[in-house]
Amino acid sequence: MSETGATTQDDAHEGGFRTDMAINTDRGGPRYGEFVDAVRLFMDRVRAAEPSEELVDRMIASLALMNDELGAVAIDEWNAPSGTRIDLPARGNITLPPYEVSKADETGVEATVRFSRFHLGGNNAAHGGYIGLAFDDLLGMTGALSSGKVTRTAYLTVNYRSITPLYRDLTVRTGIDRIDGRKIFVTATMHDGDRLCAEADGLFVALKPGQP
Ligand SMILES: CC(C)(COP(=O)(O)OP(=O)(O)OC[C@H]1O[C@@H](n2cnc3c(N)ncnc32)[C@H](O)[C@@H]1OP(=O)(O)O)[C@@H](O)C(=O)NCCC(=O)NCCSC(=O)Cc1ccccc1
Repeated sequence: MSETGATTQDDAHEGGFRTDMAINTDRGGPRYGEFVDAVRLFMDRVRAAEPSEELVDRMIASLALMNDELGAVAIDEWNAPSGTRIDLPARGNITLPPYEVSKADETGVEATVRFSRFHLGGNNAAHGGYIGLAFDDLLGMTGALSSGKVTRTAYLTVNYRSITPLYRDLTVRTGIDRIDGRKIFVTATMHDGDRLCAEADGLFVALKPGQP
């Protein structure tokens, strides 16, 4: 059994970045979003803390218990609530910075993203990698909505125009530049109020059936 809950045999990719993910907003129960928020707060606190040796000892013991409990209920990526709870910010996926989508159609997506201490790059500004991550995920959504297919990033260019602050609701807007067969050329901006923090352009390629 791997960390994904799949057996070693199942780990061989059977092909297809699946569109038939078993979306079910009941998985993890009604408090799953609260659980994700608590984990996010924990990651912020870890990033900010200067723990004593004794506190580190206690944390290791507490985490070992939690890791055992969660390890016992690990399942495959297609069914785990993390990433499939579309009722929650960023689909309940702690890998992503938390965002909430206010508009999503074949022309583009509008969302609010909020970075916190966990996403710190330096001097109170967000890490550029997390800004790219937010763009990649929301542009992946844009590619999928515009094509009706699963897409993968072929390239993503990010231009950092001004400091991206933590603890502010930032607006991300994505759009389609042009579509050429399987190629979907997309653009995105991230604003703090009226100020442009970052912008991106990318190519997302619609996958062929069975393509990984
Ligand atoms: C699938 C593909 C991107 C393309 O391969 P194939 O299917 O074999 O197709 P082919 O190579 O024939 O190209 C088709 C057309 O495209 C063109 N073109 C291609 N590349 C470039 C380029 N760089 N630059 C410019 N053009 C390029 C190419 O010339 C051709 O043009 P043509 O038709 O002659 O005019 C493959 O390279 C791959 O898997 N890469 C790794 C992707 C990966 O791991 N990404 C990260 C993880 S995904 C993620 O995180 C996002 C996400 C987030 C959330 C939710 C969902 C998603």
